[in-house]
Amino acid sequence: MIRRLSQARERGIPEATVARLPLYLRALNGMAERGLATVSSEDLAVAAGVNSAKLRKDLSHLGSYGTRGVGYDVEYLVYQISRELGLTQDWAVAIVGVGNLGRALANYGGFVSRGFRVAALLDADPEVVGDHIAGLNVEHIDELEAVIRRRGVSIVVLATPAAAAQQVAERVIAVGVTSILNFAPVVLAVPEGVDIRKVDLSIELQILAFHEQRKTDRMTGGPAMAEEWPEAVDL
Ligand SMILES: NC(=O)c1ccc[n+]([C@@H]2O[C@H](COP(=O)([O-])OP(=O)(O)OC[C@H]3O[C@@H](n4cnc5c(N)ncnc54)[C@H](O)[C@@H]3O)[C@@H](O)[C@H]2O)c1
Repeated sequence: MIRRLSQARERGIPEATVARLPLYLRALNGMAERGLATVSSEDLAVAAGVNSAKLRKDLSHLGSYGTRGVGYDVEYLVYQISRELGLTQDWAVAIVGVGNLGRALANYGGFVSRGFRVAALLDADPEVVGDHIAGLNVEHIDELEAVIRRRGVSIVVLATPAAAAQQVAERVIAVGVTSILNFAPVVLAVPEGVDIRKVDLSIELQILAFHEQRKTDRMTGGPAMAEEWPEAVDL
């Protein structure tokens, strides 16, 4: 059975809040590991890199307001956020495209502790099919639909070349998957109701390069100084 993610959306929690919940969760998990029982909104905001008014508003959507003078109960907040994100259940993930990136993702142990189980690896290359990676055999892409159904895959990670991504996406959507994490450098056309998250490290690097250039220009008095470039977009 394929299960749907995103309880948060169904409960009307803003998408921007949903995007920040994993930041709070990561900070809280670190605090729980250090044995912290409670945390103030200010300390949690600093640890998550968010402003504290925004954090309080975000957590109020979960019905969590903390206790005046005490703050939030770390363990309970971990539970509340995990439940909201659907992480209190186990999600089966399939990785399609088992090249450099797909292999690295398959070997990454951190997914399991966060509630994501890599349940299938699929590739089109007969040289790759049959490889044993992280306890799984790579299966042929022809088996895609059957594997998704059999293992109850809810999330598909696309790590194929760009040219193959749209076609793979259409196949997984046709079999009922509505959550795709796309690493391929292509914009996927998908029907309404399908959630696509895109990871593109080169875009992140380009944004850093932009800021780096502005810092350098500021030091040298170059052309990108904010005062001399009033119409500059503030990222
Ligand atoms: N988002 C990012 O930050 C980021 C970073 C690195 C790579 N990438 C992208 O991720 C993708 C994978 O990169 P890589 O370095 O692992 O490439 P790679 O060539 O090593 O691996 C791609 C794999 O996909 C398989 N494949 C090709 N067509 C397929 C299909 N129709 N069905 C299933 N498998 C198929 C190939 O056999 C190969 O094993 C590329 O699109 C690359 O541009 C993105």
